[in-house]
Amino acid sequence: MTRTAKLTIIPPGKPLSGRAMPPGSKSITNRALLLAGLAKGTSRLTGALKSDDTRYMAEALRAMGVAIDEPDDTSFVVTGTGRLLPPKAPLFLGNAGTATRFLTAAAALVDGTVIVDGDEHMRKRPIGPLVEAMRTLGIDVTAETGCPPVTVKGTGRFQADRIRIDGGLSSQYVSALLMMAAGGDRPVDIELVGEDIGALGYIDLTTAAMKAFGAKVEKTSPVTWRVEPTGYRAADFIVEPDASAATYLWAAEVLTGGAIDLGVPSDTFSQPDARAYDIIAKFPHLPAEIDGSQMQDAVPTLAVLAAFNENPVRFVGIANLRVKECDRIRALSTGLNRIVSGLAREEGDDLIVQSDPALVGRHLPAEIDSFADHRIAMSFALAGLKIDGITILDPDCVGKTFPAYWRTLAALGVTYQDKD
Ligand SMILES: O=C(O)C1=C[C@@H](OP(=O)(O)O)[C@@H](O)[C@H](O)C1
Ligand SMILES: C=C(OP(=O)(O)O)C(=O)O
Repeated sequence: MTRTAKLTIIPPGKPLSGRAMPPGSKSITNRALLLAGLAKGTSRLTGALKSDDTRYMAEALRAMGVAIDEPDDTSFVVTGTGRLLPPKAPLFLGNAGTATRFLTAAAALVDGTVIVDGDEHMRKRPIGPLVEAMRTLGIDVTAETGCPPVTVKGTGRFQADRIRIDGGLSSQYVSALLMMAAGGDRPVDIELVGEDIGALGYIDLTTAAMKAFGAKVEKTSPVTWRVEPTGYRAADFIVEPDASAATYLWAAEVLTGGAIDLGVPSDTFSQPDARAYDIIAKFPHLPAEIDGSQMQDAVPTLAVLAAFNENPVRFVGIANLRVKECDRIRALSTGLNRIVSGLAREEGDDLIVQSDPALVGRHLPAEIDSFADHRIAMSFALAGLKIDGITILDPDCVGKTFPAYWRTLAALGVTYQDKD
């Protein structure tokens, strides 16, 4: 299928109102797929996300002997044997951070060699701390560049019972180790060290999913979890809608003064990004400083919204946005400055958005580089709701987590001009 090169958003000129459902949660779908794949028996996942990231996870599990049926657009039926088999070829996981980190650790449970690889972006995303932590359990794992590809020679056995891990660059390392540990041969304590971890809420998502698939995991200190070697039990599992995807719809609602019914109340999400709702609801009086550390994937949404705010906003606690799908701090400052020079600046790892409510209704032609990052494309589309001339390059990159994004906005009344 040919990719659309550019999409220009026509400002709707009216409040966006109606029903618009976010898709299933990427984070929860990829946890549930892995845990179901590690379990013995058949699990049914409903409300799940079907997108690039979850397809990579499902394909990798199939390559390791897991049977996965897809009876409809939001379900996976996963049948595992309780053991993953060595795949015949390297696992290619695109730029899916969750799939890459989770499967690197899970590969230690395979009896044989697994090579975990991704695209050119993933090959720049650090995985060294996870590799080092796995080595302390005696696992044979190498990543020459500190990024994928990673080679894991697993046995399913560990030689120690304690891992110390610095989750400062990515909480996914911690989640990956926790999920791996229940499949091992002894209880393991996993302890966080170093800087405060971003988005502790993702660890809670992990332990909740593990428990749903029969694992025993207990928090024994504010920074330590003990995981028992229970393995996993097949389960029927409902995936909640994606909170990060919801942020675009919440922002579209406040920016246009509309009423968008997501079909799910903001306070029922268990994902960290749902915290962004209370901040978005304050628009056009967003706080002068927003700490993005516990809702990182919502920062692009909030930063574009901040451009239309009454006062400037400084985003702090966002250093690890530099090692996401792209350097998101740079991508945001570049895109905002392309709309109006001086609209944003970087100070170290903080992002300051200058904000200018008078942007509304102006004709400011700007081509926004998505940097192959779904969240950059989706958040700058919000600017196009209020400014005439916003063109998103590589709009298909939204397929990573929200393939129906452009259709969802269209159903609310947004129109586009395709340009190739
Ligand atoms: O555990 C998860 O599902 C995720 C954790 C976060 O990444 P980091 O832990 O790398 O910050 C988040 O940005 C990502 O989209 C999903
Ligand atoms: C950072 C993200 O994804 P991942 O790390 O799973 O690739 C994201 O979806 O914003």
